[in-house]
Amino acid sequence: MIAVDGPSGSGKGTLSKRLAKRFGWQLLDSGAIYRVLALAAIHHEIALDDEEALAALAAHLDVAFEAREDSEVVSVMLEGEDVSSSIRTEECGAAASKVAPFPAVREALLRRQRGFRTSPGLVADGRDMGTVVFPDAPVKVFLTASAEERAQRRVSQLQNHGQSVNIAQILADIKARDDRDMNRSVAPLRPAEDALVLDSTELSLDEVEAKVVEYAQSRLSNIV
Ligand SMILES: Nc1ncnc2c1ncn2[C@@H]1O[C@H](COP(=O)(O)OP(=O)(O)O)[C@@H](O)[C@H]1O
Ligand SMILES: Nc1ccn([C@H]2C[C@H](O)[C@@H](COP(=O)(O)OP(=O)(O)O)O2)c(=O)n1
Repeated sequence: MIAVDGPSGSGKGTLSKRLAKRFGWQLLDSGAIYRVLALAAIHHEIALDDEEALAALAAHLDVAFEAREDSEVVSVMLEGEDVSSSIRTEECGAAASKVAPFPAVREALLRRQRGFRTSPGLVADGRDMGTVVFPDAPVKVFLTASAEERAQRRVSQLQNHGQSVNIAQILADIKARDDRDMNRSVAPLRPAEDALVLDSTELSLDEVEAKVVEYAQSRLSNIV
């Protein structure tokens, strides 16, 4: 099991996908669950600060990750509808980070996330994988990068998807999200004490992957 945590745009999603593919392991994109919850709240007109209603929604959330036959991409389904694209907007990311601080919401999603742990292994990415959800994970990575570099990566990513972007706005959004995710009282974003902390500001994706694979190999006997 490998836990990968870090702020928005640090590269944890891309790294985790690569690791899961490389080792043939299951993947948990925990951020997608928080994003789906935020989207469901908006659909059902639940206020993003209504902890009780959000927790009830989280407990019964009809979310599924479905493999597509024709590609490696996984579809994220909410109540039977494919929401893979609509959960990826910056607005939905911000909404996810607003519903995420409530203890009752996090508690309601805990068991669901732990259920992804299966043989031969799991790569889990998020904010609290190594600290709260899988504290016994034998390999923990905390991936980070400067806010400016992360904003630049987001801009390129959005432009590649044909969206027009405002770099100053993206940087402000990233900083606001960092602030919310790091300063909440429950499961704040921070490295686990036993995590490998990796700053990817000056590293390519291949370099990040190579460092993490080397580290994982030194800690686990069942991977090559
Ligand atoms: N080390 C890196 N160097 C350059 N670009 C990167 C690096 N890591 C990730 N990226 C790119 O940055 C964008 C955001 O990465 P992503 O994996 O979605 O981050 P996160 O899941 O942490 O929000 C993607 O387009 C990804 O290809
Ligand atoms: N384990 C997690 C994962 C995500 N969250 C919250 C906080 C994040 O800002 C949002 C969105 O997370 P996500 O990983 O999808 O966002 P990025 O891809 O890093 O931009 O959800 C969380 O609180 N705990």
